[in-house]
Amino acid sequence: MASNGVSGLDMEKKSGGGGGVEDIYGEDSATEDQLVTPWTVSVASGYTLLRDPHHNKGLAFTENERDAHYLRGLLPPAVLNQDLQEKRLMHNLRQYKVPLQRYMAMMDLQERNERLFYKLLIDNVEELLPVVYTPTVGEACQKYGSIFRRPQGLYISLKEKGKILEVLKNWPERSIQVIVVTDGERILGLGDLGCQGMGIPVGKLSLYTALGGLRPSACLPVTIDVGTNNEQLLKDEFYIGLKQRRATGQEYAELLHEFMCAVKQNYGERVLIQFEDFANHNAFELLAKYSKTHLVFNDDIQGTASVVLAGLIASLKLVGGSLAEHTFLFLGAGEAGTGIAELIALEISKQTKAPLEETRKKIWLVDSKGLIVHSRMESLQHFKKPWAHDHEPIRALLDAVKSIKPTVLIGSSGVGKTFTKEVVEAMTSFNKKPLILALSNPTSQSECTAEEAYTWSKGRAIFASGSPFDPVEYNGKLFVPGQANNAYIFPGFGLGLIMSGAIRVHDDMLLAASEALAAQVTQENYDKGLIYPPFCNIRKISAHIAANVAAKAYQLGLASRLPRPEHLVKYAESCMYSPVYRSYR
Ligand SMILES: NC(=O)C1=CN([C@@H]2O[C@H](COP(=O)(O)OP(=O)(O)OC[C@H]3O[C@@H](n4cnc5c(N)ncnc54)[C@H](OP(=O)(O)O)[C@@H]3O)[C@@H](O)[C@H]2O)C=CC1
Ligand SMILES: CC(=O)C(=O)O
Ligand SMILES: [Mg+2]
Repeated sequence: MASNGVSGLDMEKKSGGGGGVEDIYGEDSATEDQLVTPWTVSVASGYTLLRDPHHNKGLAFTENERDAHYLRGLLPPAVLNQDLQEKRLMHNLRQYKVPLQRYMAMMDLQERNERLFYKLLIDNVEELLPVVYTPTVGEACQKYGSIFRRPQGLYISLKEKGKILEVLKNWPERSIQVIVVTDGERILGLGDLGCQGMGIPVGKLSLYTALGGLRPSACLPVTIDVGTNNEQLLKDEFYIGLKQRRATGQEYAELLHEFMCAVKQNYGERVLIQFEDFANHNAFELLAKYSKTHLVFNDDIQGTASVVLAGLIASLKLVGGSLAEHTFLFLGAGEAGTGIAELIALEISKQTKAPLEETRKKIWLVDSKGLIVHSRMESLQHFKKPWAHDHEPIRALLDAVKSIKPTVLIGSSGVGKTFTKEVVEAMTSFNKKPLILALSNPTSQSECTAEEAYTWSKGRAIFASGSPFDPVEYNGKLFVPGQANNAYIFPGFGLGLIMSGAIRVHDDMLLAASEALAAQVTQENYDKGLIYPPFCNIRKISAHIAANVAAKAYQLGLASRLPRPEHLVKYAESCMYSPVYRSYR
């Protein structure tokens, strides 16, 4: 039995609802349900224990543990503690110069020794986030067919139609609290990567654990494979997905519906389903449809909105004025662009008591056909219609910038190098401190680089980007760009939903998350030009976000876990998974 085990957030067990058969580690108790699944809970020891990533400690097994668990001779004699293992692995990782090699080394570690993987990620978050997340995860998805070794999540394809509930039961963990699901059609700004999009749910869920403290065993990555329209992948002999064009219409909707129903039936109604990197022609509809019946959250629409709003609230300390006094221009009017626009309008509406239709008027969007204006109304997709204001048609971003004169320019187009020198110079010509956010991922798709933003604005821009950039020295001054990425929000947001037992997501929770994140920016951060706090404090930040989200859930009557804990921040912290090894008797 584990002697020092804190197994992270497991409300069912804490509230006495779990029970069942315990394995030797006292951690992953089997529920009655498990006893009828087609596999058994193994009480691993010896060689099997070393092959079990949830319990393996490698050279950190103590002498007593080596005796008690038949490990003698299977390990070299040295005993290393976890800190030394971490030091050794970080040293090894730094030897790899190619980012994808680092990614693969981290994935190997995750499959070999889960606690050590999370200890590395938590302790070295700023260094390792670009490895397990954007930008490297983008390249990993592009090459997933070649680097695939072992399944890291569930693949649900058209072949599984009618059997999705059975497929869910094949996953070895039962107490799932968060699912991140993609259909691979819009992976970052890299387009349709089909089944190879699996790298995204896997990466997002490792952040749920490292940044938000959810137990790894409570997280389930899922890729729905309905085919791909990526010609290159269809021709690729190593492609791991269905080699057919994407199913659409009723066939698509039925598979998604079966999945959503099966999830609820198998895991209950408080499991959080995060939609990730769906194309916008499905994303808005799925969110609208299932937000009435399930606990669903679209990270690209809602998480991105919340993180950008937080940055904007924080930036007011640097650029002055209230949100309502600013003018916003977006390049890109899809999930991210319109999601952010709507949350800004909602926040201004709450602040000023003006109706949403009014507050939307200071927010302008440009799509691939130019500025969204009233004369285009007929042909616009439904999510763009609220942004069709009265203005003459404008085709080019630069002309839109010159005409609208925004104080804030936000890139959410997925197209790199679109914030040109002329665009940044125009922003600088009528703003003392232009706020420029290049949100598109990965780095290759960023609308401009940090260096370009600072150089072209002569050091006046406040800049943040979706993928990280190194600090830039300009005219003898060091500029530190922030990372405007939904990774700040979704881990804490999810924790808040789960710890309160929320049954639905509400827009006010997104605003609550933004306020919590903005409040974490310190004077020291502002002095460096940052509008986000550094990721090295992310667990504390996530606890504050979780507390604000949970408080809102209780206030709105959407929380099912009663009574409400008195100190929500402390409670959130106490729920967080610790990667520190446990001792085995
Ligand atoms: N930093 C972060 O946290 C996040 C970043 N993102 C990034 O944002 C990007 C977009 O994602 P998302 O909104 O979901 O994608 P969508 O496909 O939903 O939207 C893309 C939008 O960009 C427009 N667009 C495409 N090319 C151009 C162009 N050359 N000029 C002007 N507009 C163009 C499209 O126009 P049209 O509608 O006419 O086709 C569309 O409106 C991706 O790179 C993604 O990685 C997304 C979520 C979070
Ligand atoms: C960050 C993210 O969710 C995206 O680029 O899609
Ligand atoms: Mg995404």
